[in-house]
Amino acid sequence: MVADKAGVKTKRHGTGDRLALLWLRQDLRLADNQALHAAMADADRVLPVFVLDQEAGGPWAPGGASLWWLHHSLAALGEAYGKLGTRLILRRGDASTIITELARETGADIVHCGMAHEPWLRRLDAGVAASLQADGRKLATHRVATLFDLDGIRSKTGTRYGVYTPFANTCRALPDPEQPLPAPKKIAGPVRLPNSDRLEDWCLLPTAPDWAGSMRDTWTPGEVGASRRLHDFLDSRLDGYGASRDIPGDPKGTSMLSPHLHWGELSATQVWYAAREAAAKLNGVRAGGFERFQGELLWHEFAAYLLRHNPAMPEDPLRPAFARLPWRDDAKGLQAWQRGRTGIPIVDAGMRQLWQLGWMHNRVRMITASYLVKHMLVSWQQGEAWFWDALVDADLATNSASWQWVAGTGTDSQPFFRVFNPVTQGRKFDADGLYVRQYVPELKSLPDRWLHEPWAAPDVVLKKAGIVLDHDYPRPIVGLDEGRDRALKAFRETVQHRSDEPEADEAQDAAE
Ligand SMILES: Cc1cc2nc3c(=O)[nH]c(=O)nc-3n(C[C@H](O)[C@H](O)[C@H](O)COP(=O)(O)OP(=O)(O)OC[C@H]3O[C@@H](n4cnc5c(N)ncnc54)[C@H](O)[C@@H]3O)c2cc1C
Repeated sequence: MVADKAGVKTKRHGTGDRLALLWLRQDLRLADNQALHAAMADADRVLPVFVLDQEAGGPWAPGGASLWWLHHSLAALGEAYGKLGTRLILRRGDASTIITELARETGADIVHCGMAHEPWLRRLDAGVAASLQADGRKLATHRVATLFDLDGIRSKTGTRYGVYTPFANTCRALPDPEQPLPAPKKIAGPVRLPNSDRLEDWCLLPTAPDWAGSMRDTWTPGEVGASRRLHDFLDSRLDGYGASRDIPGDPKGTSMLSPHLHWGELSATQVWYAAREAAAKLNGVRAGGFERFQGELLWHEFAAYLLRHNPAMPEDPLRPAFARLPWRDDAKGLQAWQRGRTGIPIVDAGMRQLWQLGWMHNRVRMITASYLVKHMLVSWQQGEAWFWDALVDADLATNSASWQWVAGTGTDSQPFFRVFNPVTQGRKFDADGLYVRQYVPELKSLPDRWLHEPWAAPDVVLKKAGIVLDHDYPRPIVGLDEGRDRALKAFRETVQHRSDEPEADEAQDAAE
């Protein structure tokens, strides 16, 4: 054994034949990968493997945008592993069978992997652990995605948190997360390489049509792209983050790290420490951005915590009373929302940004989600499913927790009677109209005064801007007052007792 700079004990590699399998899932990185380091400490040789199992996840198998990301991320990771001396093996099919058979074929007596929060992955892990054990082998899981050990976080009275602020306060009082581990410099692979699929044969990229053009221009999936984006953000934008994070038209507003974090191309711990270091360099003068940014990382942590302890969260409301909500069946309206044709400019801009980039600004995610579940009274599960397919950062924990938060059906929700007014939201957070004009160019000549409610603009203004309503741009598919009143009535009738109302949390008041 030798100890590296971070004090991590690893074996000298390539000197013997003991092999460990490293089963990669959402930890597509070399640096700060506890599972990789454990595999290297355990064995002389390491064989990394990624299994594409599109059955085990059921409705939560990766959607179209996620598969696009996955293709590029695996390509980058395969190259990185190749340079270090081993090879990333790709297999497609039933993960449980493939991992068990691969361990048998290579003689690996241990399989290391990252700990998952997704209920389907946890079930899969339990099955793999059992079949490996029946074969005299072992599955070892390691915390690779969260800052803290989520199972250990409880209130003073021993209960689990359902509200963000006390959860975040408890996290902040914990000892710092462990220091990130460095990337290994060399990894010895197996003496005989098992077969691998070719990534191209998985056909994960869209072809007919190829809708990924803007995604290619926006993102660089993989560990190198992730690190570049992190440092670009920290070097030039952390200081202003507190003020600009709510402005969707500000191209420097937020970090855009979410897909990199979801796929584990960066660990939350790496981001946490890098942000702290950058804030220290700012001499504490503008540390407000850091506190706010850290708070967002804790929202991410909180979502994983909620899913871990509420495995039905992606399907069922956390507050059972809300299962009775009389959602509308509105296929035409849902399609208008998905395509960015609702007639509400900030909503349409968000939905078109989502389609083009596979990503949407957080403020606009809240506005578009609220419009769907409140004004349109279409179930949050339908919105969640669309986001799942369209987001490159689609994350089961954060997506479902956020949809329930917006809908008011979670334990930590904004109260149902707060309905975002998309016109007011647009005027407040896109006051200069940069965002709407970028994604809804047919409205670009409308003056700011009318940009967020073109239906109310005088005829002469519309004419001057070259807009004929319902021809160039639709009128709202739901009147804002009508939709709001209908939603409040439906929610009130469902929640008849005050005890059914979600707990209020000051952090969300600030979020409005
Ligand atoms: C309806 C809805 C659905 C969402 N679905 C997802 C999803 O599937 N995947 C996803 O990663 N985020 C989701 N979010 C949360 C949030 O919108 C994104 O994390 C954020 O917009 C990502 O942009 P960023 O990386 O620039 O964030 P930054 O503002 O730079 O924040 C840094 C990191 O903190 C985390 N974070 C930021 N905001 C939140 C938040 N509100 N909740 C939890 N974590 C947060 C993310 O990991 C993010 O990368 C959703 C929000 C809503 C309202």
